[in-house]
Amino acid sequence: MNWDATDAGADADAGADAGDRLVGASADGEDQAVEAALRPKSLSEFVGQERVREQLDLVLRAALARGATSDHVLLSGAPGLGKTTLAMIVAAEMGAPIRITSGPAIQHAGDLAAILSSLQEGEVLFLDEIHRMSRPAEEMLYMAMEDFRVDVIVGKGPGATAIPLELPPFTLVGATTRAGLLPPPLRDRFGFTGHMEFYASGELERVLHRSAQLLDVEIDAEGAAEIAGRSRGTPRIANRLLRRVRDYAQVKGDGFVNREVAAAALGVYEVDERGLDRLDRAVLHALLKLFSGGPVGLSTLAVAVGEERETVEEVAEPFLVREGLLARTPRGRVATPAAWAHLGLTAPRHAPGASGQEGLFGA
Ligand SMILES: Nc1ncnc2c1ncn2[C@@H]1O[C@H](COP(=O)(O)OP(=O)(O)OP(=O)(O)O)[C@@H](O)[C@H]1O
Repeated sequence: MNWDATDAGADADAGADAGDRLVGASADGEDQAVEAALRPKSLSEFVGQERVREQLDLVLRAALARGATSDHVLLSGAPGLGKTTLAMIVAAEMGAPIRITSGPAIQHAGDLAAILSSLQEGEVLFLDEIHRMSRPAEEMLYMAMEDFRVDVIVGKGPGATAIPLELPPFTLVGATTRAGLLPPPLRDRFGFTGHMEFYASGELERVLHRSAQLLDVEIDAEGAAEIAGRSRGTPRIANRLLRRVRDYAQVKGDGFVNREVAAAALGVYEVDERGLDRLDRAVLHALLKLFSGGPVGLSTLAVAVGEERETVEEVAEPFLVREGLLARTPRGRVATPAAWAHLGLTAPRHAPGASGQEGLFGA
């Protein structure tokens, strides 16, 4: 039985997110097209993440005052929380161009050397999913970050020679959903590390009002609150839900989004008041109704909902754990008291979720 404490914060990390999920945190094609238009362009426009914003502001302003390039910046946090947006803001605030690439795109050290050697002085290099870079490229990056220099290897075998290549000073902004996977020598070379948290509902409401204005959608405070509550703490999901609600408002109403319209629209898409979708609820339902709240093994639970084990573990569970609806215990998956309440069911007296049985949620 697999019950390791996977980082519940890294909700559906790369690859595991079922692409067609309205509440999936990874970007789909439509998101990518719209997101460029919705991205805040300056630190002052960027909503929430107060601590990261304030610290980054100091780092950038100090660099500007010294007339130097900024220290390298590492941003960690779940998908859709604004890491790419912040990287673009770093470049904008420094008045510098930005080059965007990602760890999986750099498989050979030569790929990285080509990018680094073509950077302009002061340019920001954004390296998304930096934890997925190949080892040789990673090692080349150490020297580039520290000394603005790389050794380009020419030839093969015993005759190979290293030709040192000077680089212009640049700022690396690395992004990762898994800071823990970064080797310490790489982590240590960043002058500033910002950890992005999930957003509070009030912050998502501000994101929604801002996006609604840019998308020309009329929305009131309660409409925004209704969408925010279902957005799983993630601006990307909030913006996506807003677009679906807008469609509904246009087709079924006069385009105006209030609480009723938002709730009805998201009801059609089976996203409930807490942001659970059909799959999340199916998992909870099986756990409660078929297994009296558990403990039950992951594979059994997956069979019960007709999904792959990985889908349940990586797509549905992280959010259920984060929401305190499901616990991974040494004996298997267990529903919490909140799970029974959320589905409007009463826990049998000896179920782990029944009152007085909370002590079962150990480990
Ligand atoms: N703080 C914020 N204020 C306003 N909008 C935001 C904020 N953070 C993110 N967004 C919006 O959410 C969307 C997703 O953000 P972004 O692409 O920066 O996330 P990410 O963390 O880089 O995701 P990934 O890890 O998948 O690359 C963008 O459209 C952006 O406009």
